[in-house]
Amino acid sequence: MSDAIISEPATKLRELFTTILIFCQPSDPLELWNKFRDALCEDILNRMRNENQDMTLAYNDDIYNDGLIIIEDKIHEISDKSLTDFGLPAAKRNNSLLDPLEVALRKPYNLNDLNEYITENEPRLVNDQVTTYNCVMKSVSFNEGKIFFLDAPGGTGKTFITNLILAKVRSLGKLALAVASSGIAATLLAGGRTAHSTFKLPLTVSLEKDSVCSIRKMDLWEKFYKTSV
Ligand SMILES: Nc1ncnc2c1ncn2[C@@H]1O[C@H](COP(=O)(O)OP(=O)(O)OP(=O)(O)O)[C@@H](O)[C@H]1O
Repeated sequence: MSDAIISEPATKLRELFTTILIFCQPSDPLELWNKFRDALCEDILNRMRNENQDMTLAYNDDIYNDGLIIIEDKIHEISDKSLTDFGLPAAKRNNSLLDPLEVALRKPYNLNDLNEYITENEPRLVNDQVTTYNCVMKSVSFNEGKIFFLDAPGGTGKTFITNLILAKVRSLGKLALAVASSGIAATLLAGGRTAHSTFKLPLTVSLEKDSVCSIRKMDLWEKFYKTSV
């Protein structure tokens, strides 16, 4: 970590920290976190300074908490452990400065890139994919608000068509949120994120019958409902 902080950005340092936690059995993860938490959260501090137009803003518990949330999300991509399993402070997800949903919704997409992707891939759709694609796009275009469940054997193009739909919806200026149940699955989707991070789902969702996600009622959320499928 000492060597890495000289040259690596906070995003890479968090990846390294996660790898050390999971695969290297450090003797004192808490000491490691306390020693390097500033470097691990540097981008969060910079973002908060920019957002608040206050370059004197110092590291605080909320910034460290957001760093811990991102690290915990990374841990969940490759293991079922939590921060507390490593003796680290529990991340308080309801206190996060980062609103994952807002981050996902505000993600900018380049219209030229989207159109290029669509022009390249639309003609490649095979018959069944064309039918599915047209059905979904009709619902989007006419605001029908339908729900589709796409089920087909592995390797038959579900991800391919999903990415094309995401690109098409985004190219129309509408919002398309791509979430998956695991980090690895999320990386296959354009702009994909994990559902538990985006919707602040409790991690024990399958164990608690009354689980609810913790999303604030806010303008963006309403906007999302009004403008997308
Ligand atoms: N119409 C198509 N034209 C060209 N390549 C395609 C087409 N449909 C799918 N592919 C390619 O086939 C491969 C498998 O497709 P994809 O990953 O979308 O399948 P999947 O159904 O999502 O698989 P899995 O269920 O295993 O995740 C990918 O490399 C994808 O790019």
